[in-house]
Amino acid sequence: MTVTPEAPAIEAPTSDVDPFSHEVLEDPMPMHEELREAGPVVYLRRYDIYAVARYQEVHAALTDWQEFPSADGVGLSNFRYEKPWRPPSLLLEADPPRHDAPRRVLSKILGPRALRKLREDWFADAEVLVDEVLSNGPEFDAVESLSSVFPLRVFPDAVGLLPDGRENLLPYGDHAFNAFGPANDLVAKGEPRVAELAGWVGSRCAREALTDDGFGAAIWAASDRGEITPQQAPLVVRSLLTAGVDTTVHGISAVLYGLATHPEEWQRLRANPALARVAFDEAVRWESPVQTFFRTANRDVQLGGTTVPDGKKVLMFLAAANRDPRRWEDPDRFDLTRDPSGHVGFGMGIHQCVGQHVARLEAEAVLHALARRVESFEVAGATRRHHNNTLRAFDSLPLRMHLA
Ligand code: HEM
Ligand SMILES: C=Cc1ccc(C(=O)O)cc1
Repeated sequence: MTVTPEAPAIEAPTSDVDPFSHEVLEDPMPMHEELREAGPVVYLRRYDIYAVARYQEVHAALTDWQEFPSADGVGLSNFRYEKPWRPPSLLLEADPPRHDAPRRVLSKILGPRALRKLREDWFADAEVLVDEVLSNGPEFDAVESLSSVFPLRVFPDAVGLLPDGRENLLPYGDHAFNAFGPANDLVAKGEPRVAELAGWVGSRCAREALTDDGFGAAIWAASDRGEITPQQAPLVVRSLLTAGVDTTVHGISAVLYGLATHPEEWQRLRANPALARVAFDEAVRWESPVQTFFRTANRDVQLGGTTVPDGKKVLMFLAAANRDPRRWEDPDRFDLTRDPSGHVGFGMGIHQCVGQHVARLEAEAVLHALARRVESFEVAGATRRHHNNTLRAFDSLPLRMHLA
């Protein structure tokens, strides 16, 4: 291992923590604190990887794609030595120049301007859903009735999926996000259905399986224009189906949880519904529905004073960075008066979430519909976490609403 003489590598502190154990997945905060305080880079002996939990080093690894590329996989599995469980994503698991064209195509299709025509429909759909939910009484499970319903009502239609089989989307995404972690019980849980689910998702990416007016059709049209190839088009559609469902389900749960546990913030939002967008970004910072991603050192790379050897994985704790007191004032507080911009809950740099405007619009629609009807609300019983190697999520979030 060659170390540049002027920067003697600091031996990284070592930790035996298992970030993917059920104990940690239930409540990762103590581990985040431990890793932030241990140093800028911590060697995790259990997996022979290097962890970064402070904002500065997470931001550095996210934005330095040359030293920390994605093409060797953004999970624990190193594609240099291991076969990916599915053909690599042309965005998430690609670096420039291969990453460039698919990213340019999706940026245009999912950009704020392109979404303007969806805004009216999604706001109306959210009003209908919220009316339905509230008509059944003031108490309900927000996961079952709202956050796992609304995205599945609007997003598959926006992609242009045909009606049947949409119940496959959540379990497929759940497995994909588990698969970024180690081959533990969570991955094993998904194995029996992987072939069936991956087969179904793959079949939905074919041109003939898509309506002629959605994001999917727009991706195929980009291949007609030669912006991407026809061989790339289905994989770009697959990116939407993998990244676009579970994330927004858990993102909406996160913002509802933040507002339910901070009633004064709900009053602030009700008084100024335009705060819905800030509320969602603050929730993505505070809860970080996507907790982690990996990168792979492209050579012996200096990070936080430590040399990360060529080929080693770097685990970026986005959630820990989003609550790093070195970057955020009173980081554990869900606060709509804060400016959450700069959070790494959507990543940062060339891979920063290309679907973030879709996610924001979904959350905004739900929050606007609630703000008109609900004076206040609170958690109405025991919440239950949904464990996933990458996602921070609820299986149950019982809420009690007090109508305006
Ligand atoms: C709360 C909701 C969401 C969260 C927290 C989230 C989070 C993220 C993060 C952290 C990344 C960066 C990955 C990396 O740096 O390796 C990312 C990338 C990506 N996201 Fe999202 N996402 C969300 C919603 C969506 C939606 C709705 C879509 C599709 C419509 C989407 C599509 C993608 C794609 C395609 C990438 C890869 C971009 C690239 O590599 O250039 N995401 N997302
Ligand atoms: C943020 C998660 C994510 C998952 C999968 C993909 C993809 O399959 O391209 C992109 C982003």
